[in-house]
Amino acid sequence: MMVLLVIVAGLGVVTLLVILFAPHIRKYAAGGVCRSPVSLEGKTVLITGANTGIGKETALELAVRGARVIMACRDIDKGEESADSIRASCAHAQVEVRQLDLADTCSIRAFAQKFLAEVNQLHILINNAGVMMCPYTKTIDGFEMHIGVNHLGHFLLASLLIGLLKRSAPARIVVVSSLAHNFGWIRFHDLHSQGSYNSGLAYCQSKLANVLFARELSRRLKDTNVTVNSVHPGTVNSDLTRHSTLMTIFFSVFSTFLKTPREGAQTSIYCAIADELHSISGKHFSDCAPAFVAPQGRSEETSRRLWDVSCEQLGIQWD
Ligand SMILES: NC(=O)c1ccc[n+]([C@@H]2O[C@H](COP(=O)([O-])OP(=O)(O)OC[C@H]3O[C@@H](n4cnc5c(N)ncnc54)[C@H](O)[C@@H]3O)[C@@H](O)[C@H]2O)c1
Repeated sequence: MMVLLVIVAGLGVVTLLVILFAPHIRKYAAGGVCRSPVSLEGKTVLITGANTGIGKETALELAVRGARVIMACRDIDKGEESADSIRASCAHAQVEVRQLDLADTCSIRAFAQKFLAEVNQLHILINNAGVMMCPYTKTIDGFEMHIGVNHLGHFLLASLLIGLLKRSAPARIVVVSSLAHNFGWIRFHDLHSQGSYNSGLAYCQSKLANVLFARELSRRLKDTNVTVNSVHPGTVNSDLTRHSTLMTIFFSVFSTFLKTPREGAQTSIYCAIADELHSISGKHFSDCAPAFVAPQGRSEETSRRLWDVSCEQLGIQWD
């Protein structure tokens, strides 16, 4: 009985403290803000997974700054709905929606072919789309969904658009990774989790792959005036948790402590536009500042090996 009373009193005190300090907690949770005054008139931006969450807020902010924003979305109707809501918030927004399913290499190739035929400049590519903790599923090409969408799909997309980015230089690539990369490692012996599957670890592996890809690509893009950096957006209250009931409950209960999608978009925006980053490449950012990268995310050997394996899996050559 006594123990129960102590627990109830404890919970009461914690609740009271959260209520009292809510404004401060919110301010802390919000993290860094991109304060760059840069205008994007005349610039073209491509954002994957731009119809929801961080991607949508990134699209809105870059459109407000005058860019032509191409929203690459799996579901064209949902993409158009989001584009309409961006146009409603910003009358001068130049947003357009194109269909792209990163879980299907044919869709990626068709997207790139049309894009290259119709768009003659690309200044900012934001690899934002992602899936988290989904049940074991394969992409159309037989890749495990996390590594397939979060890494291999974006790898193929970037390989097809890199020529255009180079021709449009100065250009930037932003790869939306996660703090979760700290808990991942690349399972070269079982990249697609055929031996054993854990949805959390599969997500972490794919986010580590994002960090390694950004580093290796930046090394290969030396002297091209195309930079590439990876980003941890923060813990953001978005639909990303849709596949995990536990995470959805956790995110709802602790929503006060989480970033809004708008706050979560700040570091992507910062890396895409900040003047001071014009020659910074191969780095990792969080809260609009350089961030820690786990040792496994700094390994040159792993990044080169992942590059080769990715080319092999996709059946492409990218030197
Ligand atoms: N929310 C967080 O706390 C958090 C933390 C760290 C990193 N991230 C990363 O931020 C990015 C954006 O996530 P979010 O939080 O905005 O979640 P979200 O679910 O709102 O956005 C993910 C987007 O990716 C798209 N997508 C998924 N599969 C796709 C496919 N096969 N083809 C094309 N698009 C596809 C979805 O339609 C959606 O628009 C993700 O890469 C995620 O890993 C999020």
